[in-house]
Amino acid sequence: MIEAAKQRLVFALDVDSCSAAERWAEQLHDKVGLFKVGKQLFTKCGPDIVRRIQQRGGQVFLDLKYHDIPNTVARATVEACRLGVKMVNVHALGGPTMMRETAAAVKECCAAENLERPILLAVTILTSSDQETLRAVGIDRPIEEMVPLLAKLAQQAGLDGVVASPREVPLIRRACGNDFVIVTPGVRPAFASVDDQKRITTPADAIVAGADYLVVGRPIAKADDSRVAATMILEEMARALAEVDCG
Ligand SMILES: O=C(O)c1cc(=O)[nH]c(=O)n1[C@@H]1O[C@H](COP(=O)(O)O)[C@@H](O)[C@H]1O
Repeated sequence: MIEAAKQRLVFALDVDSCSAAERWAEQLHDKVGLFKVGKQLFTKCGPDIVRRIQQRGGQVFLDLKYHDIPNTVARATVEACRLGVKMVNVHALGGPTMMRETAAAVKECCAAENLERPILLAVTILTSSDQETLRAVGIDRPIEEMVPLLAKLAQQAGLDGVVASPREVPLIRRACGNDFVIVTPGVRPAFASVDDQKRITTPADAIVAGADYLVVGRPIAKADDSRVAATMILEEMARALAEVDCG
């Protein structure tokens, strides 16, 4: 079960240099299935960092959360495919047309250029947002309604899955079924601080709820011993996977 847990664990490379990212990729290569390259690292190092991680045998989740007009997002996502990333995301709030055009462009480009199609995800409502955050931007509907609504739109547009809080996994499963990929940040083991996350659960609860992948950054990066922290998270996930298997 540890190997199955490893395949589902994504480490957030939220660092400010290529050398730091490469050190993490080295240190955690046997503990995580994917390395997430986000806005900070990508802005600092550019696409080269994706290639460097891949050269070390690491799979990459390119987390740039594209949110723009349909043509721009579709073209940017096609470039992500050409980098050979395993996962890439857009914001569901960009709307159905944006998501549909992006899914179609990805499919067409990957077929024409014989590329492996990445898992195309839509971010629903950020895990750092609560109801008050939504109200401040004029959204009055409950988060518990917004998340499955956005997930369903993403599915209808041809995307493979969503990024959401582990708290909303059961709602998404009900709306979109078991084959839809659910990636959950906002994961906090008992030993870690909450930081700026608002809608969190433990790794075990995320697995039991039915999450496919767990994204974890600071609970590993800021731990006194990061390899020990990663091992503890993997063991917790493995126990939960065994529980789900038995149930
Ligand atoms: O798309 C994401 O990965 C993402 C979506 C979301 O709703 N919340 C969220 O925290 N993330 C990312 O997941 C990572 C979580 O990091 P930690 O809070 O340090 O575990 C960060 O890199 C965020 O950018």
